[in-house]
Amino acid sequence: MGYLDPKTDPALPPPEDTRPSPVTIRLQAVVRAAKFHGIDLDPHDYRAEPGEDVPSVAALARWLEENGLDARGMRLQWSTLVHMRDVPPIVLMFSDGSAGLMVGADDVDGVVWLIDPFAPDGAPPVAVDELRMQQAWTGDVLLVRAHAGRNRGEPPIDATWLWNLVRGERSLLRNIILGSLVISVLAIFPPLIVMQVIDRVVNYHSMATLVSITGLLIVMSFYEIVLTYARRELTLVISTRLDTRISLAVFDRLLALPLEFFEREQTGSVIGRVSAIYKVRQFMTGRLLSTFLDLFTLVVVMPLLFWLSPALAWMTIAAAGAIGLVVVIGMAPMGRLLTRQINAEMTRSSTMYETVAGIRTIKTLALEPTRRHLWDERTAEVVRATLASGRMSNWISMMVMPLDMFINRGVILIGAYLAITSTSSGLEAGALMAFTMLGGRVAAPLVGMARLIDDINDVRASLGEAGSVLNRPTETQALTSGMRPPIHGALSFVDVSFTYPGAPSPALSDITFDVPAGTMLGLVGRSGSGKSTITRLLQGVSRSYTGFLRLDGIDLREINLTYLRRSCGVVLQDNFLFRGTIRDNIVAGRPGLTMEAVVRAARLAGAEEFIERMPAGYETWIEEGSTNISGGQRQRLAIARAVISDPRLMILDEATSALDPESEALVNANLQRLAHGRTMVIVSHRLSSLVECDQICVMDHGHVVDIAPHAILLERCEIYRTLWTQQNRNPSASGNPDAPADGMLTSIEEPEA
Ligand SMILES: Nc1ncnc2c1ncn2[C@@H]1O[C@H](COP(=O)(O)OP(=O)(O)OP(=O)(O)O)[C@@H](O)[C@H]1O
Repeated sequence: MGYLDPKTDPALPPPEDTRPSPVTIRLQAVVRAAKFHGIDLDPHDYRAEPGEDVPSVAALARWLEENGLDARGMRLQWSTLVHMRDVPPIVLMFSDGSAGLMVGADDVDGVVWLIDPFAPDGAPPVAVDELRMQQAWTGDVLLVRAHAGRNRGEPPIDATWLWNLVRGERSLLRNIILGSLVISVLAIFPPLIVMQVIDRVVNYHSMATLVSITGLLIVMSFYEIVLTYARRELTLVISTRLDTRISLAVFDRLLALPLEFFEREQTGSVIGRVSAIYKVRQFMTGRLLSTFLDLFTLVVVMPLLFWLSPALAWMTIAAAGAIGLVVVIGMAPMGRLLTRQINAEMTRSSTMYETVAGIRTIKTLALEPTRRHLWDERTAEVVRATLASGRMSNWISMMVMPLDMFINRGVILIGAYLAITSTSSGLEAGALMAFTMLGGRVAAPLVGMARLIDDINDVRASLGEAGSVLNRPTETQALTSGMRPPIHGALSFVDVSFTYPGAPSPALSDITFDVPAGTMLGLVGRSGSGKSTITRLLQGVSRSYTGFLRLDGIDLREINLTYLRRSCGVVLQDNFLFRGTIRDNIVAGRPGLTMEAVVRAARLAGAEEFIERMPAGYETWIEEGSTNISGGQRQRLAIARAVISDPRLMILDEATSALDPESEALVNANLQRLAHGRTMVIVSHRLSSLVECDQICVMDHGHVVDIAPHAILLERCEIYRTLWTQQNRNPSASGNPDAPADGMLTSIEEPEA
């Protein structure tokens, strides 16, 4: 095996423009390293950090971690690298922004073995010596490992998870703690100085002492101001960082939940429960951190209080202990009331979401009074629950207040009494003053701690709520692992049965049929016969079926879910268009698509003509709920969105059912063009849309009754013939059962010019 020539050898950075961009190579090297551990990544899924041109080692490590791998970026010397013999592939960062994949090292010969990230599997590695490596390598590496000893399930979002997040900010926290410690120490001096002023300056009229004390005070105040500023700044940084991490993790987890979950749960309740995590975030970056920092004051001030007057210090501690006791006793009932309050708020917010989402139906059916009544009831419950928990919290505060007052005011009176009556107490006016000033500093953190315990209940309840959504099984494993075979579109169902969770009877029973690649399959049957369920299985929405469902001979469950869904164009009866331009909606955020591709997709979907008639063309803004375009136009845009990535498999589930006959005819007219070179699965109630299909599968009660082309079914399938006759019963028809009814145009008509 020859040594590398950096000009021609592919394992070194790209010498020519014909190679992919350095960033693409770097991502591909990471993808290869992940693949070695059985994790399939798609470079398109990598999200660049803001302002990042070249993926950094840290960002890549985070991406790998998110996908269930252990990854660590570090800087190494050549001498270390060359000794790393039996290690999994290591990603080496090159100075041009690309990367290499090291698969071995030989310290005797002084070389490392690299492979080209784009080389086919089994391609031989090439040896690179130190001199050549130093020309390209930055010294940064990314070490990738499979998680040791645990499966790749995500950690649950709970207190430990949050704690680990905080621990990730160790160095910042250390600085904050150090700053707080110094501030706490500085804070004890003013009371001591006041003590000196009273005892020495005032009593002995010493001007010189006053001047030096003033100087000292000014210097210390300056340091305190600077340190407080720094601490606030660091706290701000840590808060925003944690905030960002929580937000990203929560959203990722939400997106990884299976579709089935969202179908079962109310949107409002899901959003309400997930939003509870933000209460936790607020707590962590607000009250928790500040109380934690106040603790330092406590640690520093307490010994000083004992030095000034042990008797008064014990009294202060006793009062503080009593505060703690009150709060602990109140914890359990308070927790129950808070859970009730959160539940009431969630139920109310789901009413709000449901009302806004269903406002058309509500207005059309004049259901406003019913909804208003429901809202009133839910609001009343929120009010009751909030009042109950607020009162309880108020009670606790009430019980705490006298103790707090005792610390702040009572102690000075007792101190004065001690100073007058007992000479052994040694308490002078200055010391008493200092004690009172410092005592106030003790009370604040103690009450803060008591409130903290109070908050912890709230936070625990919120965390539980968020966890009840976010800790459900996700599809992450299916989304990130699995095969990515080239797809041709041959489908095969063998004895596929499927029952929805909790349903009494199966939605599909022993389904067996084949769909050759590039052909059109129509699915017909009565409502509830299982047509949509078949399309759901094809998209990997439900994976708990029995039997075999194969795509090009590969079990569907073996295929990477993201890849499967990207390779599959789906158009439903009601498609959601996002707020944005027509072009944005057709591209739908997929990278690398050009305007030509958008126009081609629009043409294929029969949408080009109406888009061009619009004043702003492809830049026409689509409002929320796509209210400014017609249903037919929306469907054609949805089709364009589905075909833009040129999928080999397309699913149209009642895509034309809600359309008027003219729009339906337009869409159907393009079906043949659309179907060219792809497998189409078309669910339709209107049989006239399916006459051109290569096969039509007739379903009933989850069974396949028959599967054949239109003409044969018409002859031999009773259900099909009945459906056809029902739909084509028309006095003007000439008795020809093949003739479609008025308004039911066949799929071969061309669109209007
Ligand atoms: N998410 C679900 N949970 C439980 N049962 C479901 C779910 N979706 C569908 N079903 C049930 O599964 C069966 C098949 O439903 P499916 O939606 O596949 O029928 P379909 O033929 O597409 O009906 P339609 O033509 O009305 O859309 C029905 O009995 C239905 O009640």
